[in-house]
Amino acid sequence: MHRENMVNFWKTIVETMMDGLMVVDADGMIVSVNKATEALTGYTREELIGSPCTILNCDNCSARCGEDNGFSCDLFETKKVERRKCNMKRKDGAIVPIMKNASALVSHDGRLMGAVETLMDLSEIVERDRRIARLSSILKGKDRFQGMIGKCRAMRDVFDLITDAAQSEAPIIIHGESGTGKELVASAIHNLGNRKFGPFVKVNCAALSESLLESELFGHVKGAYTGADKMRKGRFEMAHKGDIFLDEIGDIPLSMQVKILRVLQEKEIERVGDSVPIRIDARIISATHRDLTDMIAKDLFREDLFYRLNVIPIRLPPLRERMEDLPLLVEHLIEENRLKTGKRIRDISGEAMETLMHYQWPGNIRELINAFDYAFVVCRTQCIELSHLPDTLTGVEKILSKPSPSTRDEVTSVLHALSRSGGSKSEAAKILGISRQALWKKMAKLGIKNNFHVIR
Ligand SMILES: Nc1ncnc2c1ncn2[C@@H]1O[C@H](COP(=O)(O)OP(=O)(O)OP(=O)(O)O)[C@@H](O)[C@H]1O
Repeated sequence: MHRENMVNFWKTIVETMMDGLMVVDADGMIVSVNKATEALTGYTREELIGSPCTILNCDNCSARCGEDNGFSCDLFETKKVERRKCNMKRKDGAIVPIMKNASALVSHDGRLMGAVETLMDLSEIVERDRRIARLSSILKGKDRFQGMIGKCRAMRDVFDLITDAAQSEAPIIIHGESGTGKELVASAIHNLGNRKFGPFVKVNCAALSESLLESELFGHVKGAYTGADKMRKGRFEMAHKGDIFLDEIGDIPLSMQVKILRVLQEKEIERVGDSVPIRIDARIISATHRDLTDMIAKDLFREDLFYRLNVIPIRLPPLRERMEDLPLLVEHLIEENRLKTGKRIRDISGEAMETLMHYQWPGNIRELINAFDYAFVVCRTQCIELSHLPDTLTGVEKILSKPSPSTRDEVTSVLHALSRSGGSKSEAAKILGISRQALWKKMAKLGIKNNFHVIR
């Protein structure tokens, strides 16, 4: 075929393609686009050519044009980007989900000349996925969503917000008291989002000391400190292409807050003991039971970090604010425990149900789950009665076989703290004003098991 004809055929093919096609030079400047790119971005060819590729504001794209640092883009390091999903901002401000494939263009003598990218519009697919998620939650029953039970207005709003937030790359923060289901929400966001095939890495920020938290999050190099006998990747690196869930973010010390702020701003980390920046591609989902605005007022939490994390806030209501869901949760817990234990318990008495409805549930759903675990241990009939509920709910004392009064007081106070904390040992230890280790020792001494049934 004649060479000139070939060139013309290629031009026709490029202009007929449904996907956007864009060529950039080694500085990230757009040098050529096809018709579909104009339709997809809302910019004309003249507006695009000569502009930096960052004009498209792709949220999952690491291309940057720094005034002083020049242009940088991970594509030029990896030479290839495959099936990268991101949200692009059109000229009219509308956000369009797209999928990018790109290859670096390298000359025969190895010089980097630029890159060619295809941009595929995913709007229809994303909309269809959302519809499927909504329909499947309707089919499974309006009162269940990704392992969460609830049919009150507030919970249905939360389920809708989770569905929409999951599609975004922006940081998400889940606010809610202990035991309200923050971790369940975080994993639902991961499972419904574009990063579901990537890792879901969880870090409990409250459980680690400052220095451990730093090396846990950022990793360390060999010899970074005594005992660091080999290099270790941090959780941010492990979450590459996935989501990182920073639980109890309100409990991190101020010095660590600065470091996390830097990750959000720069999308880079440095391993402890090293100064080589490592690019991070992980969406941040955080959660806290603390009132961060109050902590900001007390100079305990950085305001700039708060605004970076609080882009999509999700507030989980405490159980006492959604008591209309309690019968549904009770029904579910009876069914679940019946299958788990093989006991023939099928019902709960009116009196016991009344007690549950009047209780304040400081430990929320976790405390409710614990109450039913307890009831299933002590109940020997087919119906859970008031006497089968834990003391903290009924205000009745029924504990050890002939314990001394002081032991009995100790057991009561430990059980009370555990019940208030919904089973969380660190919270219970705080309530009692003792360390977590001291609480474990006390529980062992008094015969209180991890799930706080008395075993004497
Ligand atoms: N809506 C719900 N329906 C059914 N089970 C739930 C619901 N919400 C939470 N749970 C259950 O309650 C327990 C506590 O949930 P989860 O650990 O997600 O709470 P949390 O808010 O992260 O608690 P904490 O702040 O103490 O870590 C889990 O066993 C979870 O499966």
